Amino acid sequence: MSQPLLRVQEISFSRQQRRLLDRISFEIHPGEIVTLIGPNGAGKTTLVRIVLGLIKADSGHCERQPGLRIGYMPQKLHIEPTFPLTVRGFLRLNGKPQPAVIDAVLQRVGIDHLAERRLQKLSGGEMQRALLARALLQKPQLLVLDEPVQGVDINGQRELYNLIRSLRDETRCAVLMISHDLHLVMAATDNVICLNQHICCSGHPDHVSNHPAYLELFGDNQQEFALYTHHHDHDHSISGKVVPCGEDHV
Ligand SMILES: Nc1ncnc2c1ncn2[C@@H]1O[C@H](COP(=O)(O)OP(=O)(O)OP(=O)(O)O)[C@@H](O)[C@H]1O
Repeated sequence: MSQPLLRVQEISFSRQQRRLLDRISFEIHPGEIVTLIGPNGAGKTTLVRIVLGLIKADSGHCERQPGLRIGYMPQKLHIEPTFPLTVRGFLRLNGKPQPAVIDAVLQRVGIDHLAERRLQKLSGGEMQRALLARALLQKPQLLVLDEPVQGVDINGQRELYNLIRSLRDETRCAVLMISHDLHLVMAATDNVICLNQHICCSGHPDHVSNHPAYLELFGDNQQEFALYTHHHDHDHSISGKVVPCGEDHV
């Protein structure tokens, strides 16, 4: 197997006497799509921020391949409603790329016709594509996407996941993304990491099952969706603490 682009080893992170991440380890290899799933507050964004080098883990290591180019698509971008910024202007903020480069990247994400549109006028899906375009300008070896389909309707979500996968196929960049959407993600990912402060389970989505512990985390309404198998030897209390199977969960 190729050398990993990113190797996360035994990372832990606490704030205000609360353990937000507990001994997290995983690797991402070139061309691999890895999806982080987990309930609200599970630590997904915190983990991504550590991977990006925006915050430092209390312990453990995050090794990036030297010179690794990362393109980051944040969960959302706050723009003042009256701030006069077009899509093109937004993409020029980062390193002033040539107009032809901007045109090519906008075309690739399917919003070249919106280059002169004000950012505030974009729909949810168009905004996500503008954010993706900005991430692609880095010519990333690793694309990090924090809930890339947020605010996008179901058809748009499918299209965006397809776009992400075809970008991966074309450029062989690796992708690390956070998602809440289980059924669409399952088709679009190579590896899933289920996080709830610690890694509850991880695996290839081919290993599909309706594991009771997984359903406990995500709810019965996900039962119809494709899930993956894992060996789960513990339960979670309401506060997210790990408890042995069968114990009182409060
Ligand atoms: N700097 C901080 N200080 C204290 N608590 C924090 C800090 N950063 C994050 N948290 C808490 O850590 C927990 C994990 O937050 P995080 O944003 O990583 O979760 P998440 O899995 O991305 O959640 P969501 O799915 O809701 O976006 C939350 O309870 C959050 O309030």
